Amino acid sequence: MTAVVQAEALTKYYGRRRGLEELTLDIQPGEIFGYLGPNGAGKTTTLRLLLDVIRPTRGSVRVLGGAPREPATRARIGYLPGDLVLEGRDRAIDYLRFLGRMRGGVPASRIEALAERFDADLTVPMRKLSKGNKQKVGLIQAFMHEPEFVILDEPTMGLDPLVQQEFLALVREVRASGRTVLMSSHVLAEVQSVSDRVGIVRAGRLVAVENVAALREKAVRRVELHFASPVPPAAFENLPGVRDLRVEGASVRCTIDGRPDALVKAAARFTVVHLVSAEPDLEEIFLTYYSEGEHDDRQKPA
Ligand SMILES: Nc1ncnc2c1ncn2[C@@H]1O[C@H](COP(=O)(O)OP(=O)(O)OP(=O)(O)O)[C@@H](O)[C@H]1O
Repeated sequence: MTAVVQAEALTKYYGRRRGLEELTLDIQPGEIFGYLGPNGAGKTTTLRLLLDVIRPTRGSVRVLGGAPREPATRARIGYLPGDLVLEGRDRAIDYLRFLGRMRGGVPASRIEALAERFDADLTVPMRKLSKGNKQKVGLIQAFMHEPEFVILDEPTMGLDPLVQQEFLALVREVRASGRTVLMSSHVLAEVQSVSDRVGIVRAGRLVAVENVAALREKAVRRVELHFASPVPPAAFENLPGVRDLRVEGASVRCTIDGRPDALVKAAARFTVVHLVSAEPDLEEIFLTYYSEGEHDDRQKPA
């Protein structure tokens, strides 16, 4: 199976300023890849290289098996730029219809269905659209021709929580149909629920690529169990993966490292009346990547 993205030592300098250095990364068909990093890390630079908006200083990249500069490759991609400019008197609906024709014909019903999902107002002139509505127009144009590969630069910026949920649902549908999504963000929480893998970029370098399901399994989780009557502490002591155990009467509180299996089996011997398990906070894990090497020099040595 041909990788959707195949980057090999991909490097971009803006003069002496480092944009991206030695990126080697494969993204597979049907994958949702979250591309994370703080401001100025090199996310936008990477996405622009994939789209031939800018060209590499060194290294190579293939997208959908072809060169980014080939129009045939570009036609199979949907793109939401981070700095989308929508101006002028045209109504958003006319602009989207125009783009649809340019892309070989997009049914009006598909544009309308997306607008409805995102609760987008397409009838006002584009220069009068709010920031959030501009972002919705940007998302509609990225998805409307049902591209094989969708590249989204900070897609959730400016969207209210309900629309964000709708957007994430759409991303899941794209994956279910075997297509691929690459999206950048500086907030892990925004992408962790949909991403299969996340890559962390910092100061121009990819510092980690992690499988989200594996991370979730590794992450520490706080659990509380409440029983119908007091339980013997000994029943919960020395269980694999259970830490910080506190047994008080009919309540058990602890943290779990990895799988909750042993705790669940121990608890099953008693009558459980209430269970609270907090989602593992992956953000904590990622912040350690962000905070390392803050003093990196952003310039190439002279
Ligand atoms: N056109 C340009 N000319 C000069 N330097 C640039 C240019 N574009 C980006 N850079 C620099 O390259 C580095 C990476 O920028 P990039 O925009 O790729 O980061 P980013 O991770 O997308 O950040 P943000 O979240 O702020 O958009 C930064 O130091 C930035 O200042």
